[in-house]
Amino acid sequence: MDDPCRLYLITPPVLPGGFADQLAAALDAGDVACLQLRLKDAPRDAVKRAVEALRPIAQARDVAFILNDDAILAAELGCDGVHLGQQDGDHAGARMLLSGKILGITCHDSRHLAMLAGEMGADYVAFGAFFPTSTKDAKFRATTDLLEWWSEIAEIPCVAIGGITAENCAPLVRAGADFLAVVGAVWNHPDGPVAGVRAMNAAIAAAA
Ligand SMILES: Cc1ncc(COP(=O)(O)OP(=O)(O)O)c(N)n1
Ligand SMILES: Cc1ncsc1CCOP(=O)(O)O
Ligand SMILES: [Mg+2]
Repeated sequence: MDDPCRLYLITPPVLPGGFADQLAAALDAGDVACLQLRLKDAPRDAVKRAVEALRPIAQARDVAFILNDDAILAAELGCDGVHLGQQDGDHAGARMLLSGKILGITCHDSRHLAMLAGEMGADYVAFGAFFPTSTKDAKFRATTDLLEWWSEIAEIPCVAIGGITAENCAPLVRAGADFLAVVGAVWNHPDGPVAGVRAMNAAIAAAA
């Protein structure tokens, strides 16, 4: 049997006060495979402080701590890996710097980019956006045939991202997504992040 699909949680773009406690409660609410720190407009110092505060919370719970965009900082600060987009620098250099750590690469809706990422040694490829999202101005739209194709031809795990919620995720799980990456479905859940993690895990289990 294939490994079950798992939740990949990404932080909100700006961390609210008391975020560390909210994060701990969210990670204790159900299965979370990875936490990605994604602070798009924060200066390097602020990202560094956030890594120092949040990395131990994730790692103490066996949740892989992934930094967005910055392979050098990820290596310097003991993160478990980095997520890089197509404009986020030298993927091959990051692969060497973070040997033995997790390297994830954004592949949008592109089979070609996914093949390149796989050949380069990525630990996962990310496809999206699957649904409309207000978290990012997403320029690409992916569809489930991409997940089916990738699961058929590749051993490397794939992540689905973009507008994913407990209500719409079932087709992605059934198409072979190994991880569902979410921001809003957890942090903007009407009943709070604990309810968001529970709802996502219940939906993943029901779809499998
Ligand atoms: C798991 C995951 N998938 C895709 C992205 C998007 O990365 P990128 O294209 O570099 O865009 P930004 O997140 O940097 O705005 C991601 N962060 N995580
Ligand atoms: C970072 C990113 N990359 C493509 S869509 C997206 C945003 C995901 O956030 P949400 O789960 O709130 O749609
Ligand atoms: Mg990026």
